[in-house]
Amino acid sequence: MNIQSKALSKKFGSFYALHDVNLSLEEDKIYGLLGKNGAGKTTLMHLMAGHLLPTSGDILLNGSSPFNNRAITKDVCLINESSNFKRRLKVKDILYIASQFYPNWSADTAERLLKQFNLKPKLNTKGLSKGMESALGIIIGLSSRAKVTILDEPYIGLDASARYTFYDILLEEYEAYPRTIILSTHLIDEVSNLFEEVMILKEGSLLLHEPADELIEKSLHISGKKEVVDAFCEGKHILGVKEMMGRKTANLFDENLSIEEAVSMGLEAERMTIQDITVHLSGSEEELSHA
Ligand SMILES: Nc1ncnc2c1ncn2[C@@H]1O[C@H](COP(=O)(O)OP(=O)(O)OP(=O)(O)O)[C@@H](O)[C@H]1O
Repeated sequence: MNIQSKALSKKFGSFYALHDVNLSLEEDKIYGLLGKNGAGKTTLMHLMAGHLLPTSGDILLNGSSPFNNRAITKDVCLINESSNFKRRLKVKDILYIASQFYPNWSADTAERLLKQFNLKPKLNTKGLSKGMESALGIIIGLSSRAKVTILDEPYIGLDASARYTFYDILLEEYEAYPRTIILSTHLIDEVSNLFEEVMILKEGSLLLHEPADELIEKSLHISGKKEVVDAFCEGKHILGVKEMMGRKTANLFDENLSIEEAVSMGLEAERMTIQDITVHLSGSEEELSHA
């Protein structure tokens, strides 16, 4: 299922949570949706899932608006950190309800994941810990096999080992049953190797949308003698610099930045991580001067 937004804006009162976002997502890819707190990620995900109406512009899934549109929303599963399952229901009841909602539901996957996350089907959801609640959300998200699966920081409360289990299963499930996956996270380093494309929001606007490998290729972290770094940086897009005792480091983001060229000038050079790129691109000028 493809997703397109055209001049998409969402206002809460007079405040633009999203402003004029134009996006085009192909089906069956894993997208990372990144940005600082309050950048608009959750708002965009709720619009994609048809939980909110745009203030202006359009959000279209396979050409149709998802709002109040069961023909589309049956194929969209949004799991967020506050998926509140704490009602008088057992884990197995919640899974039964989800299985009725999603036509591609896989009972086998749900059963396997319950074991992997060590979640007992008879547990009452009222008593779930934060991590168990996240595990239940992840189980629903992946077992739904929804054509569009949207995961908004679904790991809150999960320990590191359970998070890595989640990433492994996500990839396994995606390879076996491709779907469009949109994952929002602040733990970018942990998961960025899964992203095929990256979207970064800043203050409600789309800063960039690029294939992950091309994004990394545009970045360069260099260090060396101050004069050499300065000469290399001349005319380039600098994301941040640091200086100490005659040595300087700089983060650059531009087209055609070659590691070899920097090394041939006597500099140390490496690509930046997607996490570093996101932090530097979405920071304010003031924050960057300290980066
Ligand atoms: N229902 C609402 N009413 C008023 N303001 C809202 C509402 N929902 C979101 N906002 C505001 O819109 C902006 C974007 O919020 P959103 O939750 O989309 O950001 P986010 O990128 O998901 O942030 P985080 O990483 O902290 O989850 C924030 O300033 C938030 O306070």
